[in-house]
Amino acid sequence: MPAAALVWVPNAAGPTQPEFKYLEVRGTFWVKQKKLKCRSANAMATSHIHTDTSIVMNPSQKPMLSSSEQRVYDVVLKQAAMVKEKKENVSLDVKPEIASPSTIDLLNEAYQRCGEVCAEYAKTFYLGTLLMTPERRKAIWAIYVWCRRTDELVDGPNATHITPAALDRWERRLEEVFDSRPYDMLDAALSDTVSNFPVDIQPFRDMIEGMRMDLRKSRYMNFDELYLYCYYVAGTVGLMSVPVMGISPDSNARTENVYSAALALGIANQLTNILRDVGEDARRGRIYLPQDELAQFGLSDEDVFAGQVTDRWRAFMKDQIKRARVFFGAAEEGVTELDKASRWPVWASLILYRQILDAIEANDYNNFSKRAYVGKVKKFLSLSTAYTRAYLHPKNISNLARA
Ligand SMILES: CC(C)=CCC/C(C)=C/CC/C(C)=C/CC/C(C)=C/[C@@H]1[C@@H](COP(=O)(O)OP(=O)(O)O)[C@]1(C)CC/C=C(\C)CC/C=C(\C)CCC=C(C)C
Ligand SMILES: [Mn+2]
Repeated sequence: MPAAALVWVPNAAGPTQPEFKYLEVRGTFWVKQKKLKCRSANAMATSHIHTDTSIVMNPSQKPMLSSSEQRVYDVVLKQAAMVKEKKENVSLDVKPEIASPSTIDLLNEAYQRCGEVCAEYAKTFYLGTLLMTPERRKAIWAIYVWCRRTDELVDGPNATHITPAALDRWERRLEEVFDSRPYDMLDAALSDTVSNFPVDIQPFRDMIEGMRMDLRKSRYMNFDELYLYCYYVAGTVGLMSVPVMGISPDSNARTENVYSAALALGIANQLTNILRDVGEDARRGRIYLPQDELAQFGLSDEDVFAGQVTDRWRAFMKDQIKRARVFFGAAEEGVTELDKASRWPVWASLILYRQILDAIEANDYNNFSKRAYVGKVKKFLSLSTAYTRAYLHPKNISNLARA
């Protein structure tokens, strides 16, 4: 039976009653609608991964996943299958030694450059990668650089010249990377990475699709549409990274559940990004907030452009933040299943990003003109919390254990 996904149903009662109803879904089974209080939201997000309680058969046997979730979950299953297959065939996987010393030197230089880019853009994360094995660290740098370059196409200095045709060319270049015909040095590092680790091309393609979406769309009608966008630009990062970071040999978790958690971390991060940047995005004419949910709180695009923090806005924001926290909660389940050496950077990014939500609250939900950020002291404390969680906590019975 496929693992579950979480469908978010905002409370139609609107701002006066800010709780949410969740519709929890498992493949072709669906679960009764429940109304939850805030404190139980995390429990619900995680229970969807491993409990079977209150599942009822969908009489028509039609999958009840939202269209976006079903689409994304298929990618999760494909990536998980690829990892399992690699694990089973590991002893047969002998690579011919064809690289000449000069090729090896060039490749080392390429990885070195990827490390430098990573250190420049994401210092904390770069430090975390230093704890990984050299092979994994280099591979993560190469993936990081490809993601950064892809994002730069639509957000960088040349963004105004980027057309769908340019993104098509970038996708053809990606195919060449996977066919061992890299275009430049940085691509060569990624080519080497994808030949060493069981990384599927689909999440890479999907990230490019997210950039296409950004070119053609500046509104999201509902959470289903936004979920798909978040998967494209951020959930994909989780799916690309876990095959490299590795799942702990002690883990009893189902591979696809670890991938679902990785996906959840990407979604949580992107939702947080969106909530932090509402004002900045609005100044570019973009609103990455579900239109139907805005309407349920009596808000419109004009309110977002006006940028006034009203009670309606606070109520709306509280629910958006609650949802992002649900996804962080679901992601936490997976971090302990990762290879020990990979846990610290992941915990660190989870804790640091989640604190941006606290900072939005501390700014009294003014995300129009005040940037929510995590101060240096808090950042430092988070790094040590992450370290404790990653290495000093005894690993208890896995929450994602095989059914
Ligand atoms: C089991 C489990 C929980 C495993 C962990 C899986 C994992 C490593 C998940 C990573 C999640 C993550 C860091 C997602 C990135 C989210 C993100 C912020 C994406 C941004 C997209 C574009 O948005 P926008 O343009 O609105 O944002 P900016 O204003 O530009 O900031 C991105 C910027 C896309 C590009 C993404 C990257 C450059 C990050 C790539 C990162 C890696 C490959 C390494 C990830 C690993 C860790 C530990 C952070
Ligand atoms: Mn960006």
